[in-house]
Amino acid sequence: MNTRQTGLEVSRLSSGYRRRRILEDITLPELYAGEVHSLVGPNAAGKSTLMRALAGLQPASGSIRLQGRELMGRSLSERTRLVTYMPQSLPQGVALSVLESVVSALRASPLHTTANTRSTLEERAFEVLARVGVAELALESLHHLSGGQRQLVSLAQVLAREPRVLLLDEPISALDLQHQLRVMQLVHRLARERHMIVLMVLHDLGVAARWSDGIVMLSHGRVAAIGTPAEAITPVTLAQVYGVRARVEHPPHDSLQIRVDDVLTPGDPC
Ligand SMILES: Nc1ncnc2c1ncn2[C@@H]1O[C@H](COP(=O)(O)OP(=O)(O)OP(=O)(O)O)[C@@H](O)[C@H]1O
Repeated sequence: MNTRQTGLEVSRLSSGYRRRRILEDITLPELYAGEVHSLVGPNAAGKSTLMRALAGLQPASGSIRLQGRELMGRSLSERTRLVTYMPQSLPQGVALSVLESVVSALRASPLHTTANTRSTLEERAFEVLARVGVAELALESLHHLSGGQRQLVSLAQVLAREPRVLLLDEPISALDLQHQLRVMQLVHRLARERHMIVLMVLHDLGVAARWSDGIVMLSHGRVAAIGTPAEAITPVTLAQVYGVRARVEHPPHDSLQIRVDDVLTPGDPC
């Protein structure tokens, strides 16, 4: 498969709320199928706004092309079949069991046909829950889950849709260390196996550097740095974008080691 023809191209994307512009002219290098990119940046930089704009959940101008086809102007239902967004928190008040919620997600998958019986869908839903490591929660009500369990079930729901583009907004923020690692391994493996384009918002730059092919660093609604983890995460970008003095080491055969030493005050050299 030539993954070089299956990318997501974002150019001159702007978006905001009412009259307040948040994203200014975002242009990204093509994000290729099978690759994982992380979207990083300080609080309020516009990361979630960008994810929502890519998913078609937020008014935007500019161009978003998937496999050469323009997504802007298409219906939301058409876009959500191709691009699936996992928000930071699951909507509250959904009175479904975990299994039913994943079955509903499977029904929304582009691969779903009416020939799929209820038992086939349930079997498939169990498989997805097992891959995420929460099969034992299948019969629980969504209301009764802990924050971390909700995050894992939310991940199972988006994976069940088998999207071409998977947008994950802080997918490990509520997870313990073991589940963080499991989720990162799973996302990485699925991107490779299913040729998905994955973009995830992460605050932990060490995790982002370890698990990403590329990094997009946003600051005040603009792209501040972009490239491989080593290109995008440097003492200079950390000083300019995050306002911290930091060291970035490149141990052989390992991912970047980032050590934040101090908060910079105005006038400090970068
Ligand atoms: N629904 C909304 N209506 C108006 N302004 C909003 C809305 N959602 C976000 N904003 C504003 O847009 C800006 C960017 O917010 P966004 O949530 O995209 O940032 P973020 O980078 O994801 O932040 P964080 O890391 O804190 O989650 C912020 O100034 C925020 O106040």
